[in-house]
Amino acid sequence: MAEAQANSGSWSAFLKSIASFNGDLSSLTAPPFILSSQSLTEFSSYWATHPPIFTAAAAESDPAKRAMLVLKWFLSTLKHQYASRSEQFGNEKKPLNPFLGELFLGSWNDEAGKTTLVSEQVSHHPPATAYCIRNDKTGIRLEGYNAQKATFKSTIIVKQIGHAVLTIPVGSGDSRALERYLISLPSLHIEGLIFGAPFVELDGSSSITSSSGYTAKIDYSGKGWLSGKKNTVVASVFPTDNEKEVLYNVTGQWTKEFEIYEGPAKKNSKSTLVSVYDAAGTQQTDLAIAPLDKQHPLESRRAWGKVAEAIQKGDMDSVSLEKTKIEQAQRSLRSKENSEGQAWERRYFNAVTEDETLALLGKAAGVPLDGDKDKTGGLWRFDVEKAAKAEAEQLSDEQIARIEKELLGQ
Ligand SMILES: CC(C)CCC[C@@H](C)[C@H]1CC[C@H]2[C@@H]3CC=C4C[C@@H](O)CC[C@]4(C)[C@H]3CC[C@]12C
Repeated sequence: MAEAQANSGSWSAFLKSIASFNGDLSSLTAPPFILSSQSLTEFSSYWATHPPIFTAAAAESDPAKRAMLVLKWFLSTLKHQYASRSEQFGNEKKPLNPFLGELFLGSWNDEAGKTTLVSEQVSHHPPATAYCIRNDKTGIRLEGYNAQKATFKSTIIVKQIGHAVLTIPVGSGDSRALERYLISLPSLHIEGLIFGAPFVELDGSSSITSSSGYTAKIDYSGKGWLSGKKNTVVASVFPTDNEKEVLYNVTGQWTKEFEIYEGPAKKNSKSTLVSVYDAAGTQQTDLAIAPLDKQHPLESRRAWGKVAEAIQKGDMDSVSLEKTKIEQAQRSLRSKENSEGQAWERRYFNAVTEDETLALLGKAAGVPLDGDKDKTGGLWRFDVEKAAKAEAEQLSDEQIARIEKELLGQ
């Protein structure tokens, strides 16, 4: 807040600019204290900050319980996804707008085994990020992509476009099968804008629909709504064809604690408690990423290194100078591709025309069968062969220098 007050002049100018903005979040010119040195490609890592919770459903033999454990994992990711920046810095920040082909790679190594993250900016206009997270012990895999559509109505309102698919190998021997969960994403808005301390609140609802026949519906609300508490969440798990037969219900706050009960929520008596999740107290596993000099030149922290350094120093001239280098290199690459009739080859993902999971569960989940490709640049799916090729690739110093020059303007 003190910081915000020191910047109150530029903050009110910023407020004025968003009141008339066109929906493109990346076009906002924000005052220095609101700029993050972190790019949106990094946000994909929030899906697995707790690998043991991410993988828990793989060891469960009952499909209804698996659906409940998947819901628990999903809810456990919300605090990091939506509140970690404001908790760390005192306010939400404006992330760097990734360039096409930007990568964020890493792995979590803990009692759940090795869980690897691949995140790639697969579209620039409109901006869309795709990711795949794989656990080696259980074979659990999450893949998805997302874009944002923003509007302004007293505050910034953001609709998330895209979805995620969680795949769990279940059973053994001949009865081994892949169970799929189609996950839709909540919408959000920014609170605290006029006080110069913006933070995210979730609203509306989202769902998780499984191929085993269960659905979890999640409702979000904030201060001044039903419970009156911020970051409120209520959810229920039921057979997809019968919403009234609630098998589990959840209530709580996604930033603090939530409880999972058996059966429907009861007004006057207590249901059987299945588990309590302490979002604030549960230890997360840190993502391991390669040191900068071992990273691919398009990896986020390496590519944005100079911009990030300038942001941290508060040196806005260098920020804009260094940003412009990358943006201009990207622009000339695009026009070169255009004139040669070439398209940028995504390193890990392909735009596909149809998808089995969407065909199977899209209707029940309310996710369009074409994956909203017009708003995300494509229906993006992970390509295992591309990934293996990318992993095996060894760049020479000359190749690295060429990429840095032609793609990043260095
Ligand atoms: C700080 C304010 C004033 C500037 C506007 C910042 C905007 C661009 C920020 C604020 C909160 C951010 C969102 C916070 C969390 C997520 C979840 C993640 O899985 C995908 C990106 C997404 C959906 C972010 C998109 C960008 C976002 C909407």
